[in-house]
Amino acid sequence: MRILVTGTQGQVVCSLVERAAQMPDVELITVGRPELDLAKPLSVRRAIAAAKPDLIVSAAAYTAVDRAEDEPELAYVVNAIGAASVAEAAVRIGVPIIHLSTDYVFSGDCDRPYREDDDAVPKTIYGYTKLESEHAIASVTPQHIILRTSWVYSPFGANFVKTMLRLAGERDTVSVVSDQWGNPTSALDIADAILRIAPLCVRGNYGVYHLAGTGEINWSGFASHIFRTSGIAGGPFASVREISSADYPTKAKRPLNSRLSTEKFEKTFGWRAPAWQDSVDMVVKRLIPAGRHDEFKPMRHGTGG
Ligand SMILES: NC(=O)C1=CN([C@@H]2O[C@H](COP(=O)(O)OP(=O)(O)OC[C@H]3O[C@@H](n4cnc5c(N)ncnc54)[C@H](OP(=O)(O)O)[C@@H]3O)[C@@H](O)[C@H]2O)C=CC1
Ligand SMILES: Cc1cn([C@H]2C[C@H](O)[C@@H](COP(=O)(O)OP(=O)(O)O[C@H]3O[C@@H](C)C(=O)[C@@H](O)[C@H]3O)O2)c(=O)[nH]c1=O
Ligand SMILES: [Mg+2]
Repeated sequence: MRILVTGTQGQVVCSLVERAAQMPDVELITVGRPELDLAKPLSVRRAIAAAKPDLIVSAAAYTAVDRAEDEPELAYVVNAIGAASVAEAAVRIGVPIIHLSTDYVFSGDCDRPYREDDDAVPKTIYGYTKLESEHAIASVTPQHIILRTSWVYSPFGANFVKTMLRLAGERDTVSVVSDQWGNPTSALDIADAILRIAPLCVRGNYGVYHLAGTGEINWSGFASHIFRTSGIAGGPFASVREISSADYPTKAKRPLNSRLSTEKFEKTFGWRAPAWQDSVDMVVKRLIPAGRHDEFKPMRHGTGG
């Protein structure tokens, strides 16, 4: 099976490359800028037509949550119009699409984990543009699987785990919000799930699914776990000071409840992600090979332009 993934450096893309390398029957092609630029519909159509995949994984997106509040047009063009271009290109060659979306499509006002059919009312520009990406895909092709995931981290790209390990190398105490709850999800687990459902998706099962790490936590509990594992493995350690969202002002107001119910995915595909702690441990240990902490250098967070 030939799978085209949009983007080349993203967390999910790199995780798919790593996992697909273990699967002889999967040929994975990654295409990013400049050949495939979500802001340039013609480039998307050409790149996808040239690659002739059996399935498209739409993983590239504008993911800089705060910056999106300052450049909503660009976020919209890349996420919403870009997704429509990918879906149109998929229709032209007659193949299905697996599209990544986010917990931030929800307001966070609900007091239980969100289900797929709950009302999506985003509070941020990023969340709004991702919701629009879902609508764009669904209106262009019935052959779609939309995977909403959350709080993604991995050994690749920029993410919360890397940020925390860097901060632990710089200070004794890190202040982290404790009133936003969600499901940390390893991009490597997302890759495993996508590669598992790829053959099934070609045969149907279309629709929206939630896919996230098993178990819930808030950002400060997530940080504490990262520091504990790192400290035990000989990496940087810091104490966590729990603060509220009000004490950590950001341009984009994150949902207080980001938890996703993954029941539908588990029932349909017979797969559930590992406990979030186990997956975090795996990534933290990969990031701290003895004596090498250079992976934690400050990085541009998110993408988008
Ligand atoms: N990160 C997270 O916490 C979460 C992510 N998601 C969703 O999952 C998907 C994957 O996220 P993740 O892997 O973390 O993303 P990353 O931020 O790690 O990577 C984003 C990718 O998108 C590419 N990209 C950005 N703009 C364009 C453009 N105009 N044209 C082509 N490619 C572009 C980037 O390319 P380049 O390398 O060239 O910059 C990069 O490869 C996204 O759809 C995201 O919305 C959902 C929930 C949580
Ligand atoms: C760095 C830092 C962050 N925080 C807070 C800010 C925020 O509420 C939370 C997480 O910070 P981040 O900037 O990593 O989070 P954020 O960029 O909002 O992460 C989101 O990215 C997009 C792409 C998604 O789709 C979401 O699922 C989610 O993963 O932690 C602290 O409290 N202290 C800190 O030192
Ligand atoms: Mg961020």
